[in-house]
Amino acid sequence: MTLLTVAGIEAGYGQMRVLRNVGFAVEEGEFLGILGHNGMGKSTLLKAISGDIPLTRGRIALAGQEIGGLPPHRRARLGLGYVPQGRQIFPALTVRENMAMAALASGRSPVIVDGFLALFPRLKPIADRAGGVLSGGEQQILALARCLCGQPRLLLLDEPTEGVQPSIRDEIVDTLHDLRKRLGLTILLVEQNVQFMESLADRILQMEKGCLSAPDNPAAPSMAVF
Ligand SMILES: Nc1ncnc2c1ncn2[C@@H]1O[C@H](COP(=O)(O)OP(=O)(O)OP(=O)(O)O)[C@@H](O)[C@H]1O
Repeated sequence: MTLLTVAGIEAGYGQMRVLRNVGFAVEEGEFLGILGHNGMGKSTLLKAISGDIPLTRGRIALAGQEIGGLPPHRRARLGLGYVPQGRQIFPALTVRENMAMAALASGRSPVIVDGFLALFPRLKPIADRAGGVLSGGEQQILALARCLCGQPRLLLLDEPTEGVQPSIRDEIVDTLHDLRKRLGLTILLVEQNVQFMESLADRILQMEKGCLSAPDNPAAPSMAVF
């Protein structure tokens, strides 16, 4: 089943159009990667899907339901989980409290937190430590764990390896593999790190100046332009 359909979208900031006629689909259970250098529009794409910025053209559907005009919290309730760049955890709250907040915000009971903590061996021993004192890599893992507490159908990840040391990067790769196996997650990840992407994604598209292509993989399905 197609979980996410993005059809001919355009979006940007004020008068500046960043995304140009972007269209693709993500199948349930798939891990789709979008690669691109700095400033090509990867974060803008995730912001448009999550609802942080409005569309000026096109459609977005989640499991067949049109979400392109909904505010971010309604999209989250329908199953969009978004881990933006910069992590945005609550620094004064503990790891456990950060996760409980995410569960509550999506209408779930905080009792689910312990089950999710068990999936993150790096976080379990520091569950009562404040988010703000964690290392950058630990904060990244917390941002991921927190998002999962909302039990999303689709996970949007923005450059989880940015500013993270190589050992933690490897750990994030292992964690994502493990989570996929256990939870059957569907993931859309944007990155500029080719190695990281190749070790995770089922399919990779490239973003250049706000447009998508699949130049390095002729076997990949052609871009649907709706
Ligand atoms: N809030 C904003 N207001 C105005 N312009 C912005 C804003 N955020 C991003 N841009 C511009 O939009 C373009 C695309 O930026 P975007 O952050 O989507 O790129 P990116 O591919 O995610 O890059 P990076 O890997 O550096 O995060 C860039 O020219 C950037 O300067």
